[in-house]
Amino acid sequence: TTTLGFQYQGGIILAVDSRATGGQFIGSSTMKKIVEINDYLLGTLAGGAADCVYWDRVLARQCRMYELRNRERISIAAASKLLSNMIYNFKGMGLSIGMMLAGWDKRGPGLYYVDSEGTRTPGKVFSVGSGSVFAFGVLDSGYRWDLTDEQAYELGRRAIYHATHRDAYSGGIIRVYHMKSTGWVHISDQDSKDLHYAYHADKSAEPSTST
Ligand SMILES: C#CCCCC(=O)N[C@@H](Cc1ccccc1)C(=O)N[C@@H](CC(C)C)B(O)O
Repeated sequence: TTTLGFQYQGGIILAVDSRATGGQFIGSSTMKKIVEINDYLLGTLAGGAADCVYWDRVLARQCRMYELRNRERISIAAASKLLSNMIYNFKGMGLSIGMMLAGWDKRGPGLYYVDSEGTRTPGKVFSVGSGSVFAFGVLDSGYRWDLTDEQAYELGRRAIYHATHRDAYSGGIIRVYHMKSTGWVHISDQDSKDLHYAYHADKSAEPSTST
């Protein structure tokens, strides 16, 4: 898996791949690794598929219960603390979860990283998963606070693309979401194979016939 999230002048960008692996086998090429918790809260999944999907659903239920009890949406800080505290109870018992929570609340945009070791931290730029080393190479070299929306989408896409190219455990569809003050917007889903020519300047647009 390769997932990334970053804050910039236009809000927050999340970008992920869609590959799930079991050993050396590909179990899925269409995994949804950006989960829509509500209209103002998104999560990204990395690590154990069952662990991530299960605890995301528990978190989504807790967020909804909070809304019903308090008649307002939960803050990003509080949602990330709920998740962190829930999985901390299982520390050392084998959970494998590396999630980002991105949202917009009364304090404005919020981006948190939460993992099954017990880390919970706000930040401006994160990349999580086996391909994160490759994504950081592109992300850190291209990141600026004042990127335009289009430049931000392209940076997220390009960083995930290069990770899918180099990391065997990343691949499939590159999904990009944009979190704004009005909630999230799904920007694009693109097969990483379709982006190959666009990001390899030395290759022609046509599929190469040479061996
Ligand atoms: C398909 C299928 C079975 C999924 C098994 C399964 O959890 N695979 C994991 C890798 C892993 C992790 C810990 C133990 C073993 C295998 C996986 O693909 N994780 C990706 C993200 C999730 C949300 C899809 B990524 O982090 O690579």
